[in-house]
Amino acid sequence: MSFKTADLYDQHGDNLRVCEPIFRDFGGISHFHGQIVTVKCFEDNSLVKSTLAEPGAGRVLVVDAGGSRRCAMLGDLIAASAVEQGWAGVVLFGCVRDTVEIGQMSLGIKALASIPRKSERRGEGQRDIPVTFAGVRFAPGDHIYCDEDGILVADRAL
Ligand SMILES: O=C([O-])CC(=O)C(=O)O
Repeated sequence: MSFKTADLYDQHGDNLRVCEPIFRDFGGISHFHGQIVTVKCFEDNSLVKSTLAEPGAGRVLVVDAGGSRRCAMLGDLIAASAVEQGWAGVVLFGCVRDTVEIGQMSLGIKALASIPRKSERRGEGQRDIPVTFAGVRFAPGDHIYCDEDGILVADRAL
């Protein structure tokens, strides 16, 4: 599907949620979309790793990491697993690392910032629940549209 978020907004604005512009592109792809899978976790990336090790089928993982800037929830190994499993992208309310490597991968990654420190892995977090950040609610099964201009969320595929 070829789209521009600005054009989608003009056509479907009333039916879209528009994320606050707090994200940067870190992946090798900045234009991606798909059905949403959600994870909520704080400074513990266990569920990010295990979810991105499952078949992605073109979906986008939305991670509410509480906006923490203390550690990275995703790096090159987890991102490589996401590519291998066919995920379209990751939208992360938190940080990444290994930015040179993930910038060359065929994966969309929007996140707040990069930091070298890795996260804990204690097996904590929740999956497949609605999450809210950047002024927007993301529910499992919603559809997300990302490009260089920003991020839109819709209840259904556009
Ligand atoms: O393993 C981690 O926790 C994050 C990371 O560096 C990677 O995905 O390569």
